[in-house]
Amino acid sequence: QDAAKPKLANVTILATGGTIAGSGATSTTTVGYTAATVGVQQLIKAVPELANVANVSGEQVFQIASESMTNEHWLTLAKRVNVLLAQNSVDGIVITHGTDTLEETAYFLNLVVKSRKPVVLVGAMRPSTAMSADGPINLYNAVLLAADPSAAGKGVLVAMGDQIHGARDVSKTNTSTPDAFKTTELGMLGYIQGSKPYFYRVSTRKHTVDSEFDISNLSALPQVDIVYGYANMNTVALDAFIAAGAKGIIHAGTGDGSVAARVKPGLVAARKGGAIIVRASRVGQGILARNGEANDDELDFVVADTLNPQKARILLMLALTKTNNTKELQRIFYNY
Ligand SMILES: NC(=O)C[C@H](N)C(=O)O
Repeated sequence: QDAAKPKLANVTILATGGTIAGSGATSTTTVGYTAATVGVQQLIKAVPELANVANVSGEQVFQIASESMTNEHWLTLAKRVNVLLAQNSVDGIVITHGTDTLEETAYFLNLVVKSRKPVVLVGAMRPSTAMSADGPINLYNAVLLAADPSAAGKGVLVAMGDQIHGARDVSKTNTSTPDAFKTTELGMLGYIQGSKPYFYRVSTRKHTVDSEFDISNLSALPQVDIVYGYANMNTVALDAFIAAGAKGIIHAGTGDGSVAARVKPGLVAARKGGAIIVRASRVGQGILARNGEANDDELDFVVADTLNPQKARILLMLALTKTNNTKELQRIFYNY
């Protein structure tokens, strides 16, 4: 070893499956491939350049397509991340993940990781066998980001397509193109160029070491479900979720979280029955105004602020482990 060279950071790659670990029949197979077939050691072996930016070790945590991710997977993964980051020998973590629910896992970890050390999620839109597969360069970028001190204390990060995104605000915005990950209006945090991360902004919202949520003693999360708003909306899904024991409902309403006249009585009844109702929007951008499209004070509803429905579900599940008080829950939605 060259004594003049700075010591490389120790980065652990936790592999969970997804298209980054997928394989197809031919080099032009970019749909209809099988996700989660390639193991973590193979992923590492495919990118020998990783050795230039970090001392990398790998662990296979799961091997699934991310549409099959569950609350239990999240609890297992988060506990493993916290155990590893508490060790002096681990400087950062990269999680390889399917892209479908990558933004959800990233936001969950953003709320429950108890460390300032970098945690970076990464996926791929093309399977490992495809021409111009995006997995190897994305993995390389994620590892160099997790190894870089500038990535510390910024919350959980997502490295996709030479860009750095924050867990709270990033979304998958395209079904299949390699540039699917965007932080549309609030903006990505930075770029990775020439093997270096460049940060330009950070989120103002609480995360990681400033978060009040602790999953270390949890083996399950409260049931929270999402009902989707649309013209001619059917009330059956809401009733079924409540009957199945939902403790919270995210109403992914139209526009500014508006509630159809035919749906409102069901939401009011669900709230009276003890379930927490969070108004969110299916639109994807913008603030959901309290007492705007519904009288939230009177109905005792909570609003999701700018969180999309799938992220509002995560925050409500964690918030419900602490309180059922709607004022407290609203404070939480305005702080995370
Ligand atoms: N691009 C992908 O990773 C999609 C895949 N269905 C997954 O989320 O696991």
